[in-house]
Amino acid sequence: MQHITRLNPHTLPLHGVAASRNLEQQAAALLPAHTLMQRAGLSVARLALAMAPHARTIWIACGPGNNGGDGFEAAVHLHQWGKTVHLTWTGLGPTQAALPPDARAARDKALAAGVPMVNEPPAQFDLCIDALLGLGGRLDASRAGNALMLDWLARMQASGAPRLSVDLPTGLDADTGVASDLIAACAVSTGATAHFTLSLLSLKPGLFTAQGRDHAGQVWFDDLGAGALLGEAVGSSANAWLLGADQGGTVSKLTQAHASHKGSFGDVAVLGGESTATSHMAGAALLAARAALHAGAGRVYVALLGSPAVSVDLLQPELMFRNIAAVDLAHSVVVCGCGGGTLVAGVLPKVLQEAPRLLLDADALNAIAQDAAVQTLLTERHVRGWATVLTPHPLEAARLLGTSAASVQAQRLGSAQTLAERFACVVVLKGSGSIIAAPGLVPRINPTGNALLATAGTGDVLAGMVGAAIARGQSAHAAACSAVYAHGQVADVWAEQRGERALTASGMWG
Ligand SMILES: NC(=O)C1=CN([C@@H]2O[C@H](COP(=O)(O)OP(=O)(O)OC[C@H]3O[C@@H](n4cnc5c(N)ncnc54)[C@H](O)[C@@H]3O)[C@@H](O)[C@H]2O)[C@@H](O)CC1
Ligand SMILES: Nc1ncnc2c1ncn2[C@@H]1O[C@H](COP(=O)(O)OP(=O)(O)O)[C@@H](O)[C@H]1O
Ligand SMILES: [K+]
Repeated sequence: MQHITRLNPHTLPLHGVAASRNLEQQAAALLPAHTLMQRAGLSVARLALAMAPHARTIWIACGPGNNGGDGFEAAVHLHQWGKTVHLTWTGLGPTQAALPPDARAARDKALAAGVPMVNEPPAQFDLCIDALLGLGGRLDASRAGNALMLDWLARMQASGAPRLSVDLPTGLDADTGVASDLIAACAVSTGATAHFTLSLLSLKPGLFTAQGRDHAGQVWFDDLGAGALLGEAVGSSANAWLLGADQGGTVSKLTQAHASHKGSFGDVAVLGGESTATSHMAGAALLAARAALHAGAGRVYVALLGSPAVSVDLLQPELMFRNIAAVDLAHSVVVCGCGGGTLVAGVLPKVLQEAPRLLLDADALNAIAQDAAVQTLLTERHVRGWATVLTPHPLEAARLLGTSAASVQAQRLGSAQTLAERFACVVVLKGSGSIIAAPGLVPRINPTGNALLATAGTGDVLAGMVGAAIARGQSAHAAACSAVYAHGQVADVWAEQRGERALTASGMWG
């Protein structure tokens, strides 16, 4: 059994509902009947014991399908290990004639072993197990039996007892990470009651993006032997990959040749930070520029738009200020758009046609969304073999796609991939569980980062970090993956070392 932390050493394959069912069928065909569910139940029971070794009373809520079957199997073990187990069962679903065969066998086994099956959850329990719905479930208030499920989920939440969700938290979509409105109250806020999810056979993408992280809590994984049985089929059928520490960070400067010079680490030029009579956004460009410097770029230039009031950064005097006409677009990695305001639209055509390595953020993305001609210039870059990274947050992505932020969030993986294909770019769709997509590649999900990053300017910092990684020689895709991972890690280390103290964008280095 594997515990998936944000510092997971390996990049791991993720499988949505259809791909998971496919793996399950292939694995089941190679094993005696009921084996997978038996393994699943044992795994659930073991993790329950590890989570709450001193628990005496355990409530297991089982549903109408195979997820419930896993709960019945687990109940047998926990009962035999001397725990007081209370099993509650929803009964069959409204359209079901019988339990699926694996689950029926598991239920018969639990009854034969003498595990008490009760109508009411126990008044007090030390641990609860949610085996209501898994891959095949979709909560729906209008369906018979769902009121019971919701009542039980609410009791679990209200109890404050540790909770173990089998395969998925009931009500969370395995593909998208969208949680049913009906379980909004079940999200685990940071530091609250322990909540664990044991993903079985495959890891599901929905556990790691959108609302997934809030609902899943700490994720554990047991592949039930599928990796050993199916080998390469597991990786080749992945719908997404969860980034691990092995996804290739930037090479340390200390491992470079002694004869390196500042030119060896590449130039980054930040274009943005509009100043007008009424607003000054230079700070956004400075944040990106400083971040690029601290991420190891050799030289960093800043070209501010409008009538800038600054020509030196006194706290970071290494930054060089240039008029935009004096920026070497051809030989720098250009980071364009941070605080770019409306003026960035005026420089975009030139930048798109002259900068072979380009990152577009914030107002540059908004300008592209509004102008079909500029969109054509963007897609043409791919034909020239030029590298482009877009770093939208959900609203910017929605503008580019001509949809709403809610629609983007409802399909984060799909939205990022559509953007990547439409504009022939690498795309970082930001937010909890950032998605990195590229044309023809399986998308990546980033596990690092936390809500401390939800503060103005952290996106500018990310833009600078990606720019620096490209300047130091990584491909646009590798740079996006490594920088997004490292950016989130800063917030995770901050949380460990300084707890709730607010993180500021300019506090992300040093
Ligand atoms: N069959 C096997 O060998 C294995 C199955 N596994 C478990 O099986 C689960 C998938 O099983 P299922 O496909 O049966 O899916 P579920 O256990 O999620 O149950 C779906 C069943 O409930 C019904 N249903 C869906 N939504 C409902 C609702 N709102 N109200 C009432 N009934 C509803 C469906 O019609 C279906 O019959 C996995 O999540 C995992 O826990 C694992 O044990 C791995 C091995
Ligand atoms: N709750 C969160 N969990 C993880 N990462 C987050 C969270 N909130 C924000 N972030 C990250 O913080 C950064 C915010 O970027 P953005 O929305 O562009 O803000 P700004 O433009 O103010 O800098 C992104 O990298 C995003 O992924
Ligand atoms: K469940």
